[in-house]
Amino acid sequence: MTRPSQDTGRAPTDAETAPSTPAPVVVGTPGSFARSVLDERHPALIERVRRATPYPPGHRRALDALLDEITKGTVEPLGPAEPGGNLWRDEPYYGQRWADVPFLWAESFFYRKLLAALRHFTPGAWLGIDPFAPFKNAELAGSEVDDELAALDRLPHLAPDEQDRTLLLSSLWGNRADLGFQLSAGEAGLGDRVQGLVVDDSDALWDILAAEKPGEPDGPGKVCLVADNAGPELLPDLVLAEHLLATGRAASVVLHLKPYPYYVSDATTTDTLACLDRLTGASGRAAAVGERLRDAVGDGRLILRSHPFSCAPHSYDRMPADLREDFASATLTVMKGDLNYRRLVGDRHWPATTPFTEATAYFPGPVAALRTLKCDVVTGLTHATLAELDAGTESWRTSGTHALIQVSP
Ligand SMILES: O=P(O)(O)OC[C@H]1O[C@](O)(CO)[C@@H](O)[C@@H]1O
Repeated sequence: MTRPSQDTGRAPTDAETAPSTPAPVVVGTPGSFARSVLDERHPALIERVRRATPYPPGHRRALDALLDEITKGTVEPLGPAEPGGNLWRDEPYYGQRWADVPFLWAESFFYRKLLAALRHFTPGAWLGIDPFAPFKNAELAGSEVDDELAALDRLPHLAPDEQDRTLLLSSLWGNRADLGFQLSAGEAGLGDRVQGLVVDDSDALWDILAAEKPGEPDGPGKVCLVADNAGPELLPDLVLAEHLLATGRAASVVLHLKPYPYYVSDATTTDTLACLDRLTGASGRAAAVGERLRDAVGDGRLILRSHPFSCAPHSYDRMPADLREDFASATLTVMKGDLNYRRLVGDRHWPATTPFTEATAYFPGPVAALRTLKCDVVTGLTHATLAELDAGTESWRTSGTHALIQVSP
């Protein structure tokens, strides 16, 4: 029922009743970041995928058709025989130009169509094959990972609060390990990390996770860690999870993974098991951490969960009841990475000084975002920080050189 305004007795206008949420980011015109993802990143990715695996002619033709559609055509639904295609049947964007649909939806649907082209869900020889596995495997085997794992041996020499900070920052900056993003960076590689964070709520994060809290005799609770990329990001996420368990900050950790390959390097259960192998196959402290993580999976303190909504083209404000319940019952939910950030605050044109707590007010429990900045969306900046960033390098929002830790308690 429309209530009359208290001041005037008239019915409020749409603008007065509308929530103060800004418009969603659409793919838009050439020159925008979103458009560059569709025009440049996705075609380049199709080419990389095609070269990485010897796909048969039918698969290759399907890749050609997808490339044609995203560059010249309109959004076409999945084929009628596509397994699971019913989940996408009622979307409102079919027949529209890719440029005219919401960015978050367009990216998600692109990845779903890529998997359909490669028969990922179709019973047969290619069922379940991860088209991104060659890239993920190469990255996980790399010598940079050796160095990161060896660095764990230095951890015990640090004071406890420095250990906390080191592992938190390692998980945060691990978010640069995103193969889709690296495709755009090209041969120039990733720019140097900027010292300092654009927002650093890490004290609030540790307060929420404090092992012993007055008035809470039940001890530590559950932490939900919503993973982002596999390999060099997931490894420090797992090390952080083990640290939370070992230091009594968490009785259990629920690691939310993707149920199927997504956004090039997003972590699945297969990727998690590969990381555990990489840890236990190392030496020193990394191997010991790997063994403890294996034990934690075995005794139910580290729970691997892959909810279908993790690959949905929607913000978390539309999450289903069972996922909401999981987050609601956690001491803290930690959202890793850029895409989770977009889905957490909503992929919208937020003024950058909108409080993070306001954009995430719907979230059912305490939530933290650990993210390097790789898209236009950001909230929670002070006016001074925003002015300073805008006065500096043009691409601070998208270059992955800046990072933040935000908490809504
Ligand atoms: O792996 P992340 O941190 O979620 O980043 C995903 C990347 O893909 C994008 O969604 C664009 O393709 C950006 O938001 C970001 O660069």
